[in-house]
Amino acid sequence: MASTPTTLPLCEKITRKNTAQRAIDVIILFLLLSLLVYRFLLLKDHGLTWLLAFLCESWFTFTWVLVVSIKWNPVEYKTYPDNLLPRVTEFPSVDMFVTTVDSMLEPPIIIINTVLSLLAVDYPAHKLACYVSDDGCSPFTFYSLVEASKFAKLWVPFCKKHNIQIRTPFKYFSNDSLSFTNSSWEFQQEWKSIKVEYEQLCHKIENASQNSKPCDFTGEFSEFSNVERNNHPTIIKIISENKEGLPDGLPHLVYVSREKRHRHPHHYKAGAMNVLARVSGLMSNAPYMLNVDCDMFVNNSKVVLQAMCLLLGSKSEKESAFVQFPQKFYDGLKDDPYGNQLVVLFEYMTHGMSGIQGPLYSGIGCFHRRKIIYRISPDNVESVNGKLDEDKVLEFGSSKELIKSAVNTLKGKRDPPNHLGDSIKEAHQVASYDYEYNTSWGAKVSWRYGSTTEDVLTGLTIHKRGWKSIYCTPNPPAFLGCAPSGGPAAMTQQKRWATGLLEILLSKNCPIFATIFQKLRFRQCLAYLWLFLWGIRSIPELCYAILPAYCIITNSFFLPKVEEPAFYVLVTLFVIYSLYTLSEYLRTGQSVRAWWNNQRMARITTMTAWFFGLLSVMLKLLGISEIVFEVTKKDQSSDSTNDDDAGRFTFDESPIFVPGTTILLLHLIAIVVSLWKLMQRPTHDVHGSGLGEVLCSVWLVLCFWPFLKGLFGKGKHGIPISTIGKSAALALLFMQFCRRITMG
Ligand SMILES: O=c1ccn([C@@H]2O[C@H](COP(=O)(O)OP(=O)(O)O[C@H]3O[C@H](CO)[C@@H](O)[C@H](O)[C@H]3O)[C@@H](O)[C@H]2O)c(=O)[nH]1
Ligand SMILES: [Mn+2]
Repeated sequence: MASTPTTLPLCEKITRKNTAQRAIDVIILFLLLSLLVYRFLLLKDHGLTWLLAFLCESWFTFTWVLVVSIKWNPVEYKTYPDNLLPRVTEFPSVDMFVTTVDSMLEPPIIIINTVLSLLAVDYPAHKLACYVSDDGCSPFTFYSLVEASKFAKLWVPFCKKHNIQIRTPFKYFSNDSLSFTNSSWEFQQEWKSIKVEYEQLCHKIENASQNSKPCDFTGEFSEFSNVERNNHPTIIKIISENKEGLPDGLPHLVYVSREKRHRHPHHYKAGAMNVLARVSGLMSNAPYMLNVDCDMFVNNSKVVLQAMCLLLGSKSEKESAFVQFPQKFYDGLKDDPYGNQLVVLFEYMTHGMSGIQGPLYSGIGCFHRRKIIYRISPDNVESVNGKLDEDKVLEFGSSKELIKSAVNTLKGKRDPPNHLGDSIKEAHQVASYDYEYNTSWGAKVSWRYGSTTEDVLTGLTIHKRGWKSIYCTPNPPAFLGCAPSGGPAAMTQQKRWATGLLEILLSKNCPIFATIFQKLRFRQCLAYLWLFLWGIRSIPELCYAILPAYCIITNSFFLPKVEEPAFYVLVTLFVIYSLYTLSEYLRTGQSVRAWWNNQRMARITTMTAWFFGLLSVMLKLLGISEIVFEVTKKDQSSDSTNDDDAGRFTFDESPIFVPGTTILLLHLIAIVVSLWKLMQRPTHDVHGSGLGEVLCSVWLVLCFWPFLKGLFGKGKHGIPISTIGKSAALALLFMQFCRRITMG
């Protein structure tokens, strides 16, 4: 797969063997279908509950078909970065983007650790530029970056000289297992002095954050006086520049806070990414772009080389529009209590997609080709030479310099070397709030607007033009970030995802159109559908979860009786599915507990967060409310992992916890009713609810166990009384409804 026959291979595509998994997938599908046939044949003899169960199970079967298709032929890539090293003179440049928005939710100490890890990657420094977008326009963030860049002058050479693996200082210095037994005296001295420097840096940042302002607003800071978060001019600061082009110097570091004005849409992260694309287009215009969230640090110092193996080493550019690394997390809570570490999802689903058209773009840890982000299609990569028509160029807005750089990008030409400062005036222009008016930014070019999951949308627009993408999973993992560590934050994140994904499904970017009219492959479309339907899935799940309680309370049934063979189809299905998912957790090195936590969180998330995602899209469609991007809080402290209560579910006043609490109350009532019935009439009633319904109720109570504990918990571990009140009211209303039905 080398680009020329004389060079060594850079990467290799390996098809994973998955015969056993396919077999089980098909067995599960077969069981689901037989259940549907059984339901269908008896549809006439039963009432509404039977029909509802049939519809829900049809939906579950449909979802399973999507899953089987996604996982059918998984593919992996192996990379050989060492084979790339002899070609060092050909290495292309890379612009690296970091986004931040709120110095409270995203503390500067986290941001600078990410930036330091990027500055220290193993790659010629003069080919790298790091741009930090600060949507919070915070002088603290800027101050911290300035201080960090001073520290970088010590840190980066230290890492490279001693080939340090972890290039994020907080992580490196928190490593207790570090021993000096085999290290030289010189190294030990250096280590100590760098550690002291890092501690001083932390102190400075800490002190600054305790003052109401980090500095006197003079000198470099004068532009920050009188700024309001959402109303301020553009601020662009070149914090450090590798003017001499030294390969072992430091990469450029640029701070960008785009202009914001009240009542002008700024499109959240996608807007920030587009400003970064333009500003970097003027300053360094690298053909490749890497982007990370402010909490996602580099954990594998060879990450750029890894990506280049795939970008330069794939058969043709068409195969590798972008290279996506998995989202992995550091200091994650033990056994994944919130089910948001996504290990199994990335391992099986994303490797599956790799065998179709490639992984989705998941917002971070992704290397893009700039020309593809600028909307070139695989068919006119060659023909673009020479005839770049006016229209295309006008799409980029009024900046002549930017158009020139975009033309160079599209033609694959290198820009003449430039001092960053030369383009600073133009950079201010392209970062202004009105630059995008009447251009294609966000609509046809670059990161797309209109969804809170701008990442998946942007990736889809690339796949639908016929490009493929590559998933890269090096060891050690390339990037590590923070997973939300609390009920409210985890739910908000899931809600945002469900909202954004559904927004795409219901827009003109729907993948079904893309398959019919464009070049999205059919099975890739199914993969996108699986994801985009998250919000809608909440409806059949909620419905199916209410059915057992309803049947028990009204003494009816929706599941086959123990005497019927169909009962055993259900039991087998349940057992096989549980063992199958369990094996996925064990194979990815996780515990049984983690499996259980994820099973239970899957139910909770679907019925609460995803349901709210669906509601917010509905409200948007009805024009009642706008969707906002709610930023996830990032914590760095690893102390929480030692805390006994760390994994215990936390709650807040948010209405998002109402449906979960209601479901729990309903099933508690249902269990009490069943016990009562058992005492009243121990004899078997063929028309009433049976064992199946009771088992379902018990199962749901187990799934909502964190909520049950929440009913009695205190403080953040307790469900607020107002939420319990609302849920109890809903549950009573439901009981009333059931009584009406039974009384006819
Ligand atoms: O107005 C905004 C809002 C957000 N951000 C940045 O966007 C990033 C993503 O926000 P975060 O709250 O960390 O999102 P996650 O919960 O991590 O969500 C994931 O899903 C998002 C889409 O919903 C993607 O954008 C993210 O990259 C991906 O990590 C962060 O760096 C923010 O600083 C901005 O720059 N400007
Ligand atoms: Mn994030």
